[in-house]
This record gives sequence, structure tokens and C-alpha cells, in this order.
Amino acid sequence: MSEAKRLAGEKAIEYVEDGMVVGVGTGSTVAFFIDALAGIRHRIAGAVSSSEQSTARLRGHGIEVLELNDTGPLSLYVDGADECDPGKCLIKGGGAALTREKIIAQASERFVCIIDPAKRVDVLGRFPLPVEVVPMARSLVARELVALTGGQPVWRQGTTTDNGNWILDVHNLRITDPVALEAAINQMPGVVSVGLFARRRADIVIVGGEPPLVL
Ligand SMILES: O=C[C@H](O)[C@H](O)[C@H](O)COP(=O)(O)O
Repeated sequence: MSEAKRLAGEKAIEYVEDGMVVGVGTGSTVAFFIDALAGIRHRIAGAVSSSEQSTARLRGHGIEVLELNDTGPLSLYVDGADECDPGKCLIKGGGAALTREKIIAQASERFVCIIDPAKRVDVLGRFPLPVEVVPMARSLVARELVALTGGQPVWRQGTTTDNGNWILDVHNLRITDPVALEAAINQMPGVVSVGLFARRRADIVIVGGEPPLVL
């Protein structure tokens, strides 16, 4: 699968224009995009990063990392996903970076999502849905998630997000209305964000392959 990820990451370079500040996601697919971005680093103005992990990789390639508060809206955000449905709604957060990813996606005019073919599903929910919670609200939110979804929240023990919070992964979901579920989970006190990207979904999806498929 890593070959498909590489092909998707490299294809996304076609969306980068001279002088851009590029929004950069997190994960193993994005790592290939960052490595390809290094080849054109002198043509871009810098990057806004969604995680400490991506920041380290960008800086390692000599790419300047800027603060979103200093850049204003971005033209382009490139990120991976854990699942993608036919409407380009996504589950993200397998790497615990969902909150910063969602912020940068929202701040960007165009969201290009890069995936391998295994990430494509008809209905979201086979991949456990990550929810970032303020630590003291973990069991409260877990109970509310059971009541709302009927799924099984599991605490991702040992993981603390870049924002100092915890993750609940909700198993056994079948998400038929992603927009409504995203809104309902966002309303729970203690929820920082949910890894359902439906309100701000992908604009373009690149599925890695030979040749890559652009949806
Ligand atoms: O928090 C992590 C992100 O949402 C990733 O973009 C997602 O988990 C996909 O990661 P990968 O490209 O490693 O499969």
C-alpha cells in the first residue's frame, strides 16, 4: 500500500502553485507529499503544518513552517484520510491530528485528499471514528457517544494529542448521515473535535495507483 500512498502524494504536487503557503496534513501518505514538496521548496512561500510530526519533517527538508494566524486563508490543503465515501466525506484522526487538520482544512480554499485504494468505502464507519476530548470529560463523552450512536467508544490509552487531549475511537458505526453526526458530536461538552470531515469535506480526492485516479 505504501507504493499507492507515494503515487498519491506525488500527484498532489501538481496542485501546488508558485508562491503558495501550503497547508500540510499528517500521516504516512502526507509524508510522501512532504518529501515531494522538498523538491520544489524554493518555489513555495512555506507551509502551515497540522502536527508536530509534519512540522519536523517539513523543517528537516528546509521548508519554512508558518503559523496559520499569520498567513490568513490558504489556497491549498493536502492531507490523507482513514476512510473516504463517494461524497468525499472523510474519517480522519487515526494519527490523532484531527483537530489541527480540521482547522487548516476549514481555512483552505481547496482540500486535496490523498489516499490509497483501501480507504474508499461506500459508507463511513468501518474505521473507528476518532473523537478528541478534554481529559476530564472522557467518560462523560464516552457515555454520550454510546447513547447517540450505539457504537463502542474505546479510549486510545497512551495517546495524548498535540493539544494535550485524549482520543476516544468509536467502533461499530455505520454512518449514513455524516453531516448530522458530525454536528451532534460537536455539540457534546468536552468534545474538542470529531474526525468526521463532512461539513468541510475534500474537494478533490487522489487515489494512488498507476496512474493515480482523481475524483
Ligand atoms: O490523524 C491523522 C490523519 O488524519 C491522517 O491523515 C490519517 O490517519 C491517514 O493517515 P495515513 O496516511 O498514515 O493512512
